[in-house]
Amino acid sequence: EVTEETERIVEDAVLRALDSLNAQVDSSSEQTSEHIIVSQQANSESKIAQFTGEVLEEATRILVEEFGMDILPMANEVINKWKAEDEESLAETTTSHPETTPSEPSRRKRNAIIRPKRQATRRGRRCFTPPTDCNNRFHTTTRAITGICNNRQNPELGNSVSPFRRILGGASYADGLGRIRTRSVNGGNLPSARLISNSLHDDRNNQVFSPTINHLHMIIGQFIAHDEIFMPSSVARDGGALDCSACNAATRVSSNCAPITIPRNDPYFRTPCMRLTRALNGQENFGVRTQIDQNSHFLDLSTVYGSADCEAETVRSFIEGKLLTFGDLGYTLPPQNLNDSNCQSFAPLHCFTCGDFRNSLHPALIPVHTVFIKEHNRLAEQVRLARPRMSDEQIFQLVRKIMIGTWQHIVFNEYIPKYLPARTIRNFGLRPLRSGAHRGYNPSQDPSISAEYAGAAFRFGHSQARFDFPRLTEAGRPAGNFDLGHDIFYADQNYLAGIGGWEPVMNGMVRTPSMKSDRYFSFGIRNQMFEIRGRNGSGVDLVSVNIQRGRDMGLFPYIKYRQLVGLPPVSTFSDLDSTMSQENIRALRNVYSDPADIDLYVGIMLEEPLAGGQLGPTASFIIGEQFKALKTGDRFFYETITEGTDNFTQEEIDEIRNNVSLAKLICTNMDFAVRISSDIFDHRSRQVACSSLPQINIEKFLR
Ligand code: HEM
Ligand SMILES: [Ca+2]
Repeated sequence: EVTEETERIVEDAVLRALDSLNAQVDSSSEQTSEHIIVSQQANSESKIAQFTGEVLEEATRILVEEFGMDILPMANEVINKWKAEDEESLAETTTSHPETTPSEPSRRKRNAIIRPKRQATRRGRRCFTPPTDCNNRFHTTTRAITGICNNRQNPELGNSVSPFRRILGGASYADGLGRIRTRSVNGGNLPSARLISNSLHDDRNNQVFSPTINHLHMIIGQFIAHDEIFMPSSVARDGGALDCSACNAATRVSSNCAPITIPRNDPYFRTPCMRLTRALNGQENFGVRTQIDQNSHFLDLSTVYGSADCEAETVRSFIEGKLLTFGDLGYTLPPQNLNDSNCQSFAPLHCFTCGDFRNSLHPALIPVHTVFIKEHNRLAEQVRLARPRMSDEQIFQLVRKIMIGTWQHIVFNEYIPKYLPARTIRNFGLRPLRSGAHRGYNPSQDPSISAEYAGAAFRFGHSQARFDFPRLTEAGRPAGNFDLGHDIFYADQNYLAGIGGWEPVMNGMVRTPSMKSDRYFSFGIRNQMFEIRGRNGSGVDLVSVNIQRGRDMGLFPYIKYRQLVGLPPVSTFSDLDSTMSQENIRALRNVYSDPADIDLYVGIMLEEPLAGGQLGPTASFIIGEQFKALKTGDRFFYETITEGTDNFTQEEIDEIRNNVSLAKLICTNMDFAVRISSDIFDHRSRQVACSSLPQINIEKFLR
């Protein structure tokens, strides 16, 4: 039971939090001359989440200072009470009982910490479906764009703009709440993320390639990441971008700045600090800082269809179920985005509009986006011809469902087995069935993306990325490279009609190796993220960002996660030798003063790969566990048949399982590829005729 006294204490803390936030300095970059690329831009819904999150964060600090941590559960009871009263008064608005509605000032305090439900609009349109009856016809037949109601008992699990899950439950912050860890367990300072990157992760321009895995595997990994995760950056009070470049930005600009110290004599950067904006805090309770995922967490092609209803509208033509494209150059591209605030190339070389905002982060993403758009439109055309009376909406939803099934099959059947060891795949039940259907949908499985997967483990793919992206003609002859570091958020490479547009880029990724997934990262990744052409050092180091991001998110140090995989506890550096080479242990000793300080990302990238896989035990576990959650916690998973949901029929599942392959998907949608690799993620693969590969038959899906 919540006493009036507790309620008053909480109200008071919220009021003081509001005052203190209003008094804080916080200026957006619009006021500075520098243009900053923000790839992780918060949408309107996330900005609302940040406001309530920050009031709660500050109020938590106030409460804890005065009453200690033990007050928090009681304070959260107050929130629950207010939420319940809120819903009651909403239900009663028709009858209107003025005496039960809280007074105006009291309502202000409540509104400040209870996030308004799904009402954000952009350009006057609704962006997020408000909560409805999850058992209605729509949620029986159709996967919502946002992912809402996928879980009927807990409709917001895994939907867009919802929190990450934490594998170990808690978080690791300096004050137990939200302040970034800066101290070693020995009391000194933790090494700066850039210092770590320089001493452990520099490949010194000696790219070591994977003997078996091609660069396409890298880009499909990124496409998976962009489907599952979009962790927005904090914004300034006025909603604009924060400029967190200065070393003192955390005090002078915003407490949401966490710039990284650059060591003197840095091999590339000449400034004393590297900018980093903290991930947006969307905590919904008194307690620990909580990062949110702005995308639908599910594997549902958010990259193609978007994660908010208004975003989904921007990619559709609303004619015959098709998606928008740009075809002025004689080949297909996604529609142009005429005002992409991040785009560095100038008109007419516009960046593009796709389901995911980061589609033009570098030029090799567009070929993948385009293949999926073309396949959608190809299938939509077949449906239209077979069923001329179907509406735009009916065609769109049917094709979208098939496309998502296709994508999930590719991820589980082709992408995962290339780098996770067979044992991990078996332990987590990730292998697609050869026949029948998956009956294991589990509504108590939380499908949400874990903070550890988003902030560390699944970023392993940054190690696979080459600095050079070789282009190849259809015959496999070199057609020039592009350089990753010069092309971050530049779209020009996709406008080279003379050499066939994006097709030579796709061909290059199929036929050339990726870098090995190890502790070494290419020059572009380590020095030139978001660099403006001609201005050396104007970008950031993605490896440093990953390390600092882990601290920002409150991930525990590496050694804590080893217990998940049953590895022995670590108290000295030499205890690491069950999973790391002597050379890597020596390298760690040079930069960390204690093994208990090793950042999760660093530890993962220095583990020896498991037999039959590309990653060590800790990363394999975190990733395997995530894909299990995305499989068994997705009511619409393509292999699943579960009561009360219009899943694929057995025949339809068989059609996908027997006839879908990434190779066929790619070569069907390229003019170039008459022949294609039989093993699509192996650059040495035998080439086979595209026409010899099975093709999905749309007739099987027309009831
Ligand atoms: C050339 C290739 C790539 C580039 C330039 C790139 C760039 C980036 C950047 C700039 C971020 C934001 C970092 C932050 O602020 O915290 C990011 C996040 C991330 N990347 Fe990559 N990436 C690439 C490839 C990949 C690959 C291959 C994978 C996985 C196999 C991957 C997985 C992730 C994940 C999981 C995140 C976190 C997403 C989020 O916070 O929203 N990336 N990447
Ligand atoms: Ca998604």
